[in-house]
Amino acid sequence: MSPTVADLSESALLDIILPRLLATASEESDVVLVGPGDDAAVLSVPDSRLVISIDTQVQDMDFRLQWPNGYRTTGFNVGWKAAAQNLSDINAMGGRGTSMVVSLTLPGNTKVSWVEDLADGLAAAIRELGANDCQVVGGDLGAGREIVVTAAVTGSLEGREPVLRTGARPGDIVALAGTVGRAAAGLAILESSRSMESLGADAVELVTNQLQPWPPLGAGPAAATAGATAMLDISDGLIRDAQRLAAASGVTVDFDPEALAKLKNPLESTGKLLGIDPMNWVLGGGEDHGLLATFSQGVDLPEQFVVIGVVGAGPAGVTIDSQPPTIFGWDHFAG
Ligand SMILES: Nc1ncnc2c1ncn2[C@@H]1O[C@H](COP(=O)(O)OP(=O)(O)O)[C@@H](O)[C@H]1O
Ligand SMILES: Cc1ncc(C[n+]2csc(CCOP(=O)(O)OP(=O)(O)O)c2C)c(N)n1
Ligand SMILES: [Mg+2]
Repeated sequence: MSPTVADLSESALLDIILPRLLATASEESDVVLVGPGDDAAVLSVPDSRLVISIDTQVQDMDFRLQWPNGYRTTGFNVGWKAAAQNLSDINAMGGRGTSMVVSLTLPGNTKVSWVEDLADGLAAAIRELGANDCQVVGGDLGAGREIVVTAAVTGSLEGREPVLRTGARPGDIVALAGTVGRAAAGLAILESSRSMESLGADAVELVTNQLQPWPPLGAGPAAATAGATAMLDISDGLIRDAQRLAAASGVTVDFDPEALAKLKNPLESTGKLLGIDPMNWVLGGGEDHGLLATFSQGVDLPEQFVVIGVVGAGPAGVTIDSQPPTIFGWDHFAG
């Protein structure tokens, strides 16, 4: 039998995880003054302002160890997603990640190899998503009845102003960086009876988008530099998150149906496979962690963004071709 975390002491488990997380460490960092190993980390903040955010994944709420289609979530998947969803919130402010702390709650029967994988996934996401200045500087370990992974991240604005949800103005264009609907399509596959082996390459990629989302890091700072008036990342679905931006700015966000249809096209075949209209995923699916941003008309749009709508004077809310939407998105408590 492969060892479980109950076979190890806390410090023995730490000795296994820490070197893997420290794969994110860089000798030249001017941010991390004291890294893992003491009671707390110490960071320098060259910009004088710190961006900070936190996100949690809970077993059976945010991932399943085994899905209805038979797929077993790896530690790598969960570690990757923890880093990605946290770095996305920094991206959405126009910042770049600088440090991360990670808290792991693990049942005693969790395999040590699964936790090693988790540490590897976390470090891989930080590196591969391009958060080159971000290091894991600490965390916490504890036992519990189910797996809970919480990461908190700090970021730097590198001298730029943060891009808030409040600044959209009538006449602005509405633009998207990254994808929408892909993680939700992947979730629908995982929750179906279609085994991974039965899927084509396109559908497998959608499952990967759910398990290991790819937020367009870099697009946030680029949007800030280009003068984005408002921005947020899409974690709970295009409509729901656009409603947040619209409410914060006191404007109407009106989506262009032709642009939405283009976003739906790559999801058509999986929609057919599962008997689901893929527009549900485009409008209501969260977890791709793309960016929704508004810009003044005539601005030089950063290359990662495509225009998908316009900002109107109000009332505050979201419309599609001036009509109210019928699909809303994810809410932890309302379902
Ligand atoms: N338990 C909490 N205590 C204080 N603030 C919270 C709590 N949960 C969420 N918030 C704040 O509410 C806002 C919306 O949260 P959330 O929907 O999780 O943001 P996001 O979708 O960007 O991750 C954020 O500014 C977040 O910091
Ligand atoms: C088992 C399972 N059920 C449902 C979902 C779908 N889901 C879980 S959380 C979420 C929304 C985004 O997560 P959240 O923690 O609210 O991110 P935040 O908005 O705080 O960035 C979605 C669509 C999932 N990933 N796994
Ligand atoms: Mg966010």
